[in-house]
Amino acid sequence: MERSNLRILTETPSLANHFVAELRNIHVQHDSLRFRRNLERLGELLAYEISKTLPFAEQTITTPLAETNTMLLVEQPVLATILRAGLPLYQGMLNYFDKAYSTFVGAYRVEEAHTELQINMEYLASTDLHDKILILADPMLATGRSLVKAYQGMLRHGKPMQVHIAAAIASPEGVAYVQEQIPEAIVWLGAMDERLNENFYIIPGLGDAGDLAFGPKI
Ligand SMILES: O=P(O)(O)OC[C@H]1O[C@H](OP(=O)(O)OP(=O)(O)O)[C@H](O)[C@@H]1O
Ligand SMILES: O=c1cc[nH]c(=O)[nH]1
Ligand SMILES: [Mg+2]
Repeated sequence: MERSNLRILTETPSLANHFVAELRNIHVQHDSLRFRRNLERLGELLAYEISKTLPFAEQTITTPLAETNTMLLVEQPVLATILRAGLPLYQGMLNYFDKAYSTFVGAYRVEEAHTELQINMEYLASTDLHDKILILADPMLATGRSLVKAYQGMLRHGKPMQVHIAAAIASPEGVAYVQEQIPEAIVWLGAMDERLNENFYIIPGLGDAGDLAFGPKI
């Protein structure tokens, strides 16, 4: 795993630690409204941290009393996410990058213990990605297969100039796979966990993010 393009919010004590702790806590995470809202709050913090690395330029603003100069984003990024579980994290990012265009990917893991994980990708609706700053948000970076498959599909809609991948919780194996497949990406995490289990779930992790946010899939 390469550390130079990796940023982990909970390595520094901040409110991010509280949001991740509540997401994981079995006594809190059953409150689905709070679970979604904590993913959204983490998305807001990740968006703020990413914004510090984006291009800004000085612009003049007119107040009712005078003119003043300030640094503003040169362009909004494109925000992309993977349905379902990505929605609350994405919404937090959209709260801050409030004029961003969006790309949606429908994908889910077909989980069979001890065998190679399959990702079904059945839907992709994208804005033009050519030369854009792309932020791809998905709360759980487990094996990294969903993110890489989504990104490869998105490349049909243009090659971004810059790629940021944002997740609430990741495994070291998943981050290494994403870095190998998308070496140009900067990876932003709420937390880095220990490992994957035999069902490719993150340990300690938080369980199934999509089910906790939206209910069990049948
Ligand atoms: O890194 P990976 O091993 O690919 O796993 C991560 C994926 O798993 C979850 O989605 P899931 O397949 O559970 O679909 P859901 O959002 O419908 O719950 C999660 O939101 C990621 O998209
Ligand atoms: O730990 C995991 C892995 C994939 N998807 C989840 O929601 N949790
Ligand atoms: Mg799920």
